[in-house]
Amino acid sequence: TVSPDAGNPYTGYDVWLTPYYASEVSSAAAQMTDSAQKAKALKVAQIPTFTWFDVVAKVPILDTYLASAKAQQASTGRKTLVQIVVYDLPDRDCAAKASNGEFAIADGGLAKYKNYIDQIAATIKKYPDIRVVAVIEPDSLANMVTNMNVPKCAGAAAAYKEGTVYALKALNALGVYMYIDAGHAGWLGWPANIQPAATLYAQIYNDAGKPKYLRGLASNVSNYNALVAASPDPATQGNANYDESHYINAIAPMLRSAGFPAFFIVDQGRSGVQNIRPEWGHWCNVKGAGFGQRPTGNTGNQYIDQIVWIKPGGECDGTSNTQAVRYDSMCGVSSAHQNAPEAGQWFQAYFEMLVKNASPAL
Ligand SMILES: O=[N+]([O-])c1ccc(O[C@@H]2O[C@H](CO)[C@@H](O[C@@H]3O[C@H](CO)[C@@H](O[C@@H]4O[C@H](CO)[C@@H](O)[C@H](O)[C@H]4O)[C@H](O)[C@H]3O)[C@H](O)[C@H]2O)cc1
Ligand SMILES: [Mg+2]
Repeated sequence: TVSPDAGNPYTGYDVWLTPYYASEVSSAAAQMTDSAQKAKALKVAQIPTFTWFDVVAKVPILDTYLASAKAQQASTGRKTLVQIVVYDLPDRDCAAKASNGEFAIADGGLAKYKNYIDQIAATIKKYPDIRVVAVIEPDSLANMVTNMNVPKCAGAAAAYKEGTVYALKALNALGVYMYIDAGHAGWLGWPANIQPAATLYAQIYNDAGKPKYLRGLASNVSNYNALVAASPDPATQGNANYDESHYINAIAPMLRSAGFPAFFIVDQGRSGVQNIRPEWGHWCNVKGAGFGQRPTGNTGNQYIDQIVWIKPGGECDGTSNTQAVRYDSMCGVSSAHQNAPEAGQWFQAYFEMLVKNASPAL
């Protein structure tokens, strides 16, 4: 049976604009000399993105964000929601290096993760009248589908699942609308991966007790795929699910037959330009990318609640410094923009490229 879910969280809500990204963009625009590009850049400061809680030290800022959203809701009289990313599992990013996190399983990382979740929950609990939409743990379960041959991923499997279920239950109790990360068409959309993926996500849904507020899955987080591609990118050769809409339309029925009535949000923040990489597996600071279609509830797809910008364009995917501890060779491939700072840090040249290549144009 399909349990009644809580519905599309975006319907009837304004999306709160995080000042964190707006200030990054404003200072980026201040560095730009071309007046036309500068003007375009400033428009990005008005586009809502998700705030990533990638270290536990950032959690207190959530309190100020929810207070700000509460003030906005009071002054506008319009219901307002805040978008966050929960992203701090121990042994994080187990198949790569660029986004390795602060917690290690071997060093009490799972307990530290539960405390991180408890801190987020305690903060959200203080603002019962502000809606929160949370993307849960980019890349983690997707790695459980395709990378159990990677020792660090195999070793992290139990902690990833226990940590995820813990987060789902804690946040569901507060009415936080959640979308678990589901990789993208070029990851779990492949024929060999899509059914195992559906099986895993449905298992997690059941293990978490079919949470009412677990609305579904988030796709294309920090990737570059089109929602609807005009024609298949050559890199997608062999995969009928050559864009996010094909991937979602294919996996949604599989999830339902496994008892998970999942809906979706899709990251389009860096999807403005296609055919920019020789291999679909290239994910790090891909050159030629552009800001994609703007966030909207007008998705054109029955399974998609909202088109969103989850990865804030301009924040780096990973360092290109081969001497760095977190250097991942994928950030050195032909498609990867060089002179890249550490993951999450501001990458000015890349931001200016995204502005220039934006489609629709800014
Ligand atoms: O035609 N065939 O016969 C055939 C046979 C086998 C095939 O195998 C598939 O090939 C795919 C690549 O095409 C692989 O997908 C890549 O997997 C990587 C992780 O391993 C992902 O990387 C993550 O990306 C995140 C951002 O998205 C980063 O945040 C994160 O740090 C980073 O780790 C890439 O996106 C994703 O594109 C599949 O696993 C693999 O099963 C494919 C075809
Ligand atoms: Mg990443």
